[in-house]
Amino acid sequence: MNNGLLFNVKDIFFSYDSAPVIKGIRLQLSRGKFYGIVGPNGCGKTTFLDLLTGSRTPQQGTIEFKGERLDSYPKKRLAKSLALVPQEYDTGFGFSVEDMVLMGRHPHIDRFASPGQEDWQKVDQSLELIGIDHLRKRPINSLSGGQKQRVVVARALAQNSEVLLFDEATSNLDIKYTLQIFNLARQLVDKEERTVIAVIHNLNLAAAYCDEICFINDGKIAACGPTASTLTESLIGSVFGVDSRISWDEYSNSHQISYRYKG
Ligand SMILES: Nc1ncnc2c1ncn2[C@@H]1O[C@H](COP(=O)(O)OP(=O)(O)OP(=O)(O)O)[C@@H](O)[C@H]1O
Repeated sequence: MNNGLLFNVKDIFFSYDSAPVIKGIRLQLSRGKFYGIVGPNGCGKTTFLDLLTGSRTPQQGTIEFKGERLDSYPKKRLAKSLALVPQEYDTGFGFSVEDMVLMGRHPHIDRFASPGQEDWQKVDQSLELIGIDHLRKRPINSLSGGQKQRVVVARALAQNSEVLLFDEATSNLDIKYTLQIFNLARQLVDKEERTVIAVIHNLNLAAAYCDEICFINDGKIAACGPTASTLTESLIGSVFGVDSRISWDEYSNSHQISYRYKG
């Protein structure tokens, strides 16, 4: 089929109303890579992830997933393949943590059937991996913002999909749990050849963890490619409007950026 090609995004345009938000994106994303999607507030990152998951459909252009058009892909098959950690999540009313994580198994459970042993195993594994097993019986609405976000990440892990899409999945987490999630994602890519596509505001995290970085600016791809060659001071300046210096950092074993506000 496609030597590792997962998403083939062909000249897509999308608008919510009359003003276009996605203005002609052409992009190919391959299996077994960690992609960072970066760009200024309101440039279209969440909209782009929604288009990749098929929850929105471009008005022009097409997206293919593994060689088939996304808009004709059977929804259940798609849900087995793609797990999203959204930027905003409805934690529902009266659900416990384990109910919420079990929702990640829904694509794998037949209609009218009950969850089986494998489903509960995946729930247990995900709770343990994220380190929230002790919270499993707690009502989700009684948790802190960061705890809720970790539950939503655990739900995505329980889905056991080949692609994980993170929309600022660590925005409420302290530095330890942020690194935990990024390390976990990196391991899924390295050991299981899964694919991670993550919207990330912190460019230093993107520099430390991503194989490739795609800059979106005003609904278009400003640049996309291997992290080391794509992340440049001039691109950061033109896309974000700040001054920066990039240097090699031995401690994190990655390029890291310092910034200056340009008033
Ligand atoms: N449901 C909606 N209806 C109308 N306009 C929308 C809707 N959702 C987003 N927009 C607009 O589309 C544009 C892109 O929004 P989007 O959420 O994709 O940006 P983003 O890059 O993810 O931003 P951020 O970094 O702030 O999360 C913005 O101008 C936003 O106001």
